[in-house]
Amino acid sequence: MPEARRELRVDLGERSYPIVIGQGLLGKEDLASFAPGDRVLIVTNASVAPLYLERAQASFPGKQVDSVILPDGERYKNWETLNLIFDALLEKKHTRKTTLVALGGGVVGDMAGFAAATYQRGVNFIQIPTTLLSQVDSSVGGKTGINHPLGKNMIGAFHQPQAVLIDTDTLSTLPSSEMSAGLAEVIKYGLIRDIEFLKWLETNIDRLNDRDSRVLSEAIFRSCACKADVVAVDEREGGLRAILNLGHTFGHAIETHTGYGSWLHGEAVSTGMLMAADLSRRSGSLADADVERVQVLLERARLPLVPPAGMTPQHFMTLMAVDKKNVDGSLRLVLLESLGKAVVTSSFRNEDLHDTLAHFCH
Ligand SMILES: NC(=O)c1ccc[n+]([C@@H]2O[C@H](COP(=O)([O-])OP(=O)(O)OC[C@H]3O[C@@H](n4cnc5c(N)ncnc54)[C@H](O)[C@@H]3O)[C@@H](O)[C@H]2O)c1
Ligand SMILES: O=C(O)C(=O)C[C@@H](O)[C@H](O)[C@H](O)COP(=O)(O)O
Ligand SMILES: [Zn+2]
Repeated sequence: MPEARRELRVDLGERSYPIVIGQGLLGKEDLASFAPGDRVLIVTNASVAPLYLERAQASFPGKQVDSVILPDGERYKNWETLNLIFDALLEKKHTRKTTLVALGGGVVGDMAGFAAATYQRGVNFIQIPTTLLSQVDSSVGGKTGINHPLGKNMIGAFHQPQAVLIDTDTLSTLPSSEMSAGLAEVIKYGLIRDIEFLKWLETNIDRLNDRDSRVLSEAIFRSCACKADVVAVDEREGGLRAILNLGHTFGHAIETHTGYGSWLHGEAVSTGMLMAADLSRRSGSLADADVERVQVLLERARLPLVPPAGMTPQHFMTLMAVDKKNVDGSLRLVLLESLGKAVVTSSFRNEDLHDTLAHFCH
């Protein structure tokens, strides 16, 4: 029995947009109503296209639908690949009235969104996320961009989509490691803002690993609701939004150090969240038992807990020095005041940070 569609809105004051969550959305005619204009360019990649491009094309009847297929992988989240989108837009003479459609995971979404932010100084776009991670996080909130060899997501723009359309059926083809990577961001929401959700995850993690569709759809809904709330308060990360970066200062350092793609984003965030929990304990806000709870949940979600072999405290310090949250040369980290409550702070002792790094680097 298919689940009913559920809808949330991201409320940005002057405007808002829907997040629609349901089974079998792709291929349904009414997706066209979310795409302004009579032309669409679907941006996808070489792995997703054979699975879902045809159904996505059929979702926009009455519109002229073009597509561009990017190479697959985090290592292609760069200028050269972005240019393939601009090439397609220009070769097919797309105008400011075109809607870009991101069909794929966070890599496709971040790049299609950045192309939409900049093509002819900005066109509309829609997110159709097909990984768990992109359904619970990257498709919502308007952060778009690409990586630089010296730092993750260093070039980008805030550009909100017209709509986020989540077809939970697409998760049936997702590899297990990518499911776990998505669960890292799901667990993040419980840790930063919602202790009840954290407890629910502790109860339901095995069902999530087994891809129970009812439980998965509830996790997606609650994650999107949490992200939509935070983005509504602080669209451009002037304050509160930075809590969504829990684990990311350490995690981005891991992704940059390992050369983008050998560690999945969610895997790096998992390790980073445990490191942040450890530093929170050293800073006096978490108990040993809290850190143990974080570790057990991440472990049960089949996520890594330590950085790659050979990565040293010095590697972390060098890469974390370019983090976008830093102010006036001081490192700012997202720490936990308690389970379910995050804070963005520079007020931690350097010795504690060094002890955390020394404890985790092996
Ligand atoms: N903008 C944001 O707010 C935000 C938030 C979180 C993460 N991100 C970014 O998102 C990226 C990670 O996204 P991701 O985890 O989705 O990775 P991804 O986009 O690389 O997708 C993971 C893999 O799954 C494949 N795939 C996608 N959908 C599939 C499906 N339904 N079935 C089978 N295979 C499928 C992809 O081709 C890829 O190989 C990172 O670049 C990260 O920085 C951005
Ligand atoms: O939406 C946000 O804000 C986030 O921080 C969500 C993160 O999960 C995501 O990985 C984001 O891309 C990180 O942004 P960055 O500004 O630290 O590059
Ligand atoms: Zn993330």
